[in-house]
Amino acid sequence: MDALTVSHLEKRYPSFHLRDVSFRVQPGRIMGFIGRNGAGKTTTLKSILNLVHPDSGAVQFFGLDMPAHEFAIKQRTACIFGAANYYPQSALKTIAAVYRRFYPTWDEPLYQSYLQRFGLDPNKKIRQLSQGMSIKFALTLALSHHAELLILDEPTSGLDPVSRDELLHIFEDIVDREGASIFFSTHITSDLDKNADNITYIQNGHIIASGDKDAFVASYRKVEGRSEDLPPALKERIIGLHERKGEFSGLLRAADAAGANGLAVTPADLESIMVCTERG
Ligand SMILES: Nc1ncnc2c1ncn2[C@@H]1O[C@H](COP(=O)(O)OP(=O)(O)OP(=O)(O)O)[C@@H](O)[C@H]1O
Repeated sequence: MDALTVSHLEKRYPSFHLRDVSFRVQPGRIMGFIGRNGAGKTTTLKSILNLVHPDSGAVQFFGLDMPAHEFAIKQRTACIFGAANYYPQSALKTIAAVYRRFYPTWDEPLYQSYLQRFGLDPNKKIRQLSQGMSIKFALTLALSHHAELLILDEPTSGLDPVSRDELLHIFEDIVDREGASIFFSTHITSDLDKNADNITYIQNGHIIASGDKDAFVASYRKVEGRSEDLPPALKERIIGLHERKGEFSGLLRAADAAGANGLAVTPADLESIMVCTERG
């Protein structure tokens, strides 16, 4: 059974329309959610969680309909939208004492181990935390109740490279050890190159790809060379063509790469796919 199934979700704001959003997050998988600023990632995540009310569409967590089973779903799910900057005057231990009461599956030794791992002092107040530390505290809370699905909006932004790497290892550990699923948005595509199994790509409120990451990346090639060597028929097929000083670069669908004889054709990565796709 899918951890999350989203079908034909619609949400309309005066100047933005989330259109026919459908995708699924399979159990035990890490799904990355990518798209430009304003593409609709946060709106999608909030609509799924009923934090904003979608206009239409269906959302199921663990086979249970949302919002009919909202309470049961949220006990089995952990969400993070940015840093834990609520109640700035409260100590971390006070926030945790309130938070843990909502989750029968709260695991105090696990919570203590994450506090230690992230170097967080439970006696500190929220306002005394740096941006990165307050994200780590939000993660500590989210990771301590054995959630079956983690929904995280840009969890790695604001973390230093070492902490980011550590968090990605924690993600892998949770998925491998507990069979949980993780659905997280990010602009740091190299994080997804490292450990996402699946990818969902949203552009201007519409999902343009959702599925296996390796297959998605393998369906493109980077191509570059001298502009004079680029045959017109191939030029028409290049996605996100960039030309400067007689040289060009861009992206080709793998099926078109056979026609690129004499040009430098290399494997694509998520960043090059995103940049070239958005360039058009
Ligand atoms: N409450 C709201 N009322 C009106 N418009 C909104 C509201 N929330 C978001 N929007 C609009 O919806 C669009 C998508 O915003 P959203 O925050 O979902 O994008 P995003 O992909 O998460 O962007 P970013 O990567 O910058 O975080 C934007 O144009 C934004 O202005």
